[in-house]
Amino acid sequence: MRYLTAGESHGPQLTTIIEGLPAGMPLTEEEINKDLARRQKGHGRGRRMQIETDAAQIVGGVRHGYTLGSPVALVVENKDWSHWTKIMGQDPLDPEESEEVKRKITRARPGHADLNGALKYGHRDMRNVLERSSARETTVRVAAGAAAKKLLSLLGIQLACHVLEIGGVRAADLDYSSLDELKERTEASPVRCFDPVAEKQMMAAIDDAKKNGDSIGGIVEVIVEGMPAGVGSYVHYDRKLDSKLAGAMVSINAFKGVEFGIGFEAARKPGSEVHDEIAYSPEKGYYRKTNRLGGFEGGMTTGMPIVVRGVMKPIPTLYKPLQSVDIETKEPYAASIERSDSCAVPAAAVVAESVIAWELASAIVEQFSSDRMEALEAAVEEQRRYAREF
Ligand SMILES: Cc1cc2nc3c(=O)[nH]c(=O)nc-3n(C[C@H](O)[C@H](O)[C@H](O)COP(=O)(O)O)c2cc1C
Ligand SMILES: C=C(O[C@@H]1CC(C(=O)O)=C[C@@H](OP(=O)(O)O)[C@H]1O)C(=O)O
Repeated sequence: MRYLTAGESHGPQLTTIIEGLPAGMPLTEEEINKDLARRQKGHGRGRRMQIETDAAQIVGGVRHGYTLGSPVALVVENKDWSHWTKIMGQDPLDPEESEEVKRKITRARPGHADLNGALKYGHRDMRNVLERSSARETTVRVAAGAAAKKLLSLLGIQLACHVLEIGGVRAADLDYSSLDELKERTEASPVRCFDPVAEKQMMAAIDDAKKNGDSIGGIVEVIVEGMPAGVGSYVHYDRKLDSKLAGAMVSINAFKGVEFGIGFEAARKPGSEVHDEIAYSPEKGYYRKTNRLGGFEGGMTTGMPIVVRGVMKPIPTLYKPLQSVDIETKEPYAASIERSDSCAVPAAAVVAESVIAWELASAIVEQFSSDRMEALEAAVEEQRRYAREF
């Protein structure tokens, strides 16, 4: 499967075209919109989220509630566009326009794509960069991820995400009996955190950062249950599924690192405390006695839950601005800020869940018969039987 996205943060809309979903898969705007709403939430979000109520419109590839096998096209309107029609207009700029509309952004913001993007594409107005490099684009990545999640759920594969850490406050070790319970508890939390004590401390850390004109980052975790064993491959670098998940995670704006299972702790422990012993039972087939490696060996799924974490740096736009340089005057300046999120880790957890869902659904569609949803369901069930009896 593949998808492309288009659209600027303050342009009229965001668009995605998804190719490769099997025909006959049920898909509605309503289920996509649930995930779009989840992505908008979270303590620490800025004023833009009060303007937007993200809703996807399916404009191709679905008829009477089922995918057709043709590309699925989704659009999400930017409500904020109504305030930006001139600045973001597509017609050539009228020289008579006001100075405000003609004003170029020439001050590069540290931590953003502004300077590198301007340099790469030759833009003297860095709005041409920031409009597209903005994490507003993650809206349609979540829409594409919702379609992928639907496919996975029909195959008995479930995902959940949660916030593990914000601003150095770490949640207690996870303790849950089912992914549904984990989801219920984290959905109810303003920071998408399982641990009520840490939740309060995280919220206080966000408030403190905001008060001080600063921002904070954190760590999100995605857990996947029900993936059949043997998806992915060890035979070539670009077919390793764990590497695709890692790439997807770091492709999220502001994400800087990835861990699976015990992650970087593996560097500090002996092999006997890192590798997972293999066992067999007729009901479960092969399983691992522990899951320290987070569901992957040799670039393939082990059939154990996938546990993958992503690290988000603090939001780069600070009300207490960092020093930078104006590309016209080459003079130093300290930025003035209109609005920004102070922490978007809870929202980014939903983005992480979506991009991981996309990679897993793509791998499944690539590996098994996938023109028809029914055939795909049968193929995945057969893989489970085969692995159990192998
Ligand atoms: C959900 C989400 C919301 C974000 N909101 C903001 C924001 O309001 N202000 C900001 O400066 N950066 C925000 N970012 C981060 C920037 O988009 C990101 O740091 C920037 O595009 C540069 O990319 P890089 O950090 O991956 O190098 C957000 C990121 C995510 C995932
Ligand atoms: C719009 C979203 O996030 C935006 C991501 C973002 C950035 O620089 O990445 C900057 C802010 O944009 P604005 O300047 O319009 O307020 C955030 O609000 C969104 O998540 O939907």
